[in-house]
Amino acid sequence: MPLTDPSARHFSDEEISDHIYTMIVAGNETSATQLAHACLLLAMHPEVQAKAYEEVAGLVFSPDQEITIELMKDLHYVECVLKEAMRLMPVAPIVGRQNLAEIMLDGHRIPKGSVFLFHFYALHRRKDVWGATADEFDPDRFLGGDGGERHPYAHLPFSGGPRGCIGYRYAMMSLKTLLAQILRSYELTTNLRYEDIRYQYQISLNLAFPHAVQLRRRN
Ligand code: HEM
Repeated sequence: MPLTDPSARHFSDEEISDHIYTMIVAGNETSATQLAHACLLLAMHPEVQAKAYEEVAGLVFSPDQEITIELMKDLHYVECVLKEAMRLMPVAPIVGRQNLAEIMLDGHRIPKGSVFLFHFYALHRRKDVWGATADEFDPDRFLGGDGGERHPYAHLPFSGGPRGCIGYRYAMMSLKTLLAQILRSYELTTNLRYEDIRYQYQISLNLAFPHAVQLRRRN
């Protein structure tokens, strides 16, 4: 097909291969680990899992039913579960930036070219932002939408601004689909306790031990 925009050009094979590689690297381990974190948190909190299961069971009638975009929009509580899992256990807990020009920040002069690390894990647990229960797993806090009173940058699992995650809509859709399918077919249990969670930082936020979650098939 001819290109209509004169400034447009075809990608070279190398560029296409680089983009595919970026999508695979940026999109796979992140989504898989974030889903595993969400499953572990649900296994540790059976009352939350029961509420999420109720929503899924009420919407999805047969195991073979396709999960469509319309159906996904009704998975409100499952979405809250994912947002809360991303708040407490953000798979990308720290990102780096470098300022292109000198800036003043909180009365401090920051010279051009400084490197910043933004600590989303710490931001997501600030009690002045999330309240006294900031360390607890409570998806209900997202029931009112993305925060209401909260600052729009209080919840940054996908970072923000022009270099935030390019795949966040796709990631949310795939995680919702997978979590709904898991919940529909299995009950999740674990012997691990929430207060015993320990992390290992490997650029992404991993557990210091395996995600020991048992799956029991539902009838
Ligand atoms: C739960 C899943 C995911 C999480 C938590 C996540 C998180 C993030 C974060 C925090 C960044 C910003 C990094 C930075 O500021 O330095 C980022 C960037 C990026 N993500 Fe994701 N991501 C996820 C899934 C995906 C998926 C599914 C794709 C692609 C299909 C993707 C593609 C990208 C790309 C290409 C960038 C770089 C954007 C740029 O530099 O302009 N991510 N992601």
